[in-house]
Amino acid sequence: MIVFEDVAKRYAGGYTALAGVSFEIRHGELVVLSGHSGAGKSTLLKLIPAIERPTAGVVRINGQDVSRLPSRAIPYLRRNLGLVLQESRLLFDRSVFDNVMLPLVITGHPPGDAAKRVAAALERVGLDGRGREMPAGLSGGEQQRVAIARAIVNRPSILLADEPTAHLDSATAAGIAALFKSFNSAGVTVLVSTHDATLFAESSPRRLTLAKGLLTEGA
Ligand SMILES: Nc1ncnc2c1ncn2[C@@H]1O[C@H](COP(=O)(O)OP(=O)(O)OP(=O)(O)O)[C@@H](O)[C@H]1O
Repeated sequence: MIVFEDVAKRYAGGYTALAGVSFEIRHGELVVLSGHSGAGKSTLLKLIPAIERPTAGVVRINGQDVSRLPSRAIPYLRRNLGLVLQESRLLFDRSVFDNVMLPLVITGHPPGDAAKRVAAALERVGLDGRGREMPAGLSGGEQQRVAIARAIVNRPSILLADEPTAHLDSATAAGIAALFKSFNSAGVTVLVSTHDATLFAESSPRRLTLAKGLLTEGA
């Protein structure tokens, strides 16, 4: 469950990216976050894993107030969240397998089970057998699939994605959207931002729409 209560975010320098934003996303929902460039979508998503902190209001994730979470507790919060960004942010000097393994190394997962999880995650995103390849040899869509495998390898209950199809052609983007839908069907709560109104359109998901930092639809 994701709860925002009257959340505001003002950046240093005084720019108000979010103002008085309140909504609830229940366990197992798929929600699309819409809004023009600069509307505050990335800021809203960054408040969930405590990459950014709100200036006012409360952000609650699975019952825990993360707005004022001490820094030492943040890794535990993030274990339960999968995060996919606009650019895949892969490590280009490591194999596909090692990129997906990274979160499990960080959390000290036993190596044998970790390898199995990586293989399962790659299969889940349609990249089985591609673990030994290097990211530079993959297409943009495939690189984004690696980033998605990396985000789900810890089996998070919540998957967050910030414009995950921004640099992809429409057919590839539709494939990525289908992947998010399949995770949602498997019980994962999914919050994905996009300014592409056609993405997910046929499944008419709940939409949260931001305009200049205000929630104008979907609360
Ligand atoms: N670290 C920061 N410091 C200062 N201002 C920021 C910072 N991050 C974002 N902003 C400003 O906050 C506003 C909202 O930005 P945000 O990235 O959340 O919007 P967005 O809807 O995700 O846009 P886009 O689709 O272009 O990524 C913008 O005006 C942006 O310039």
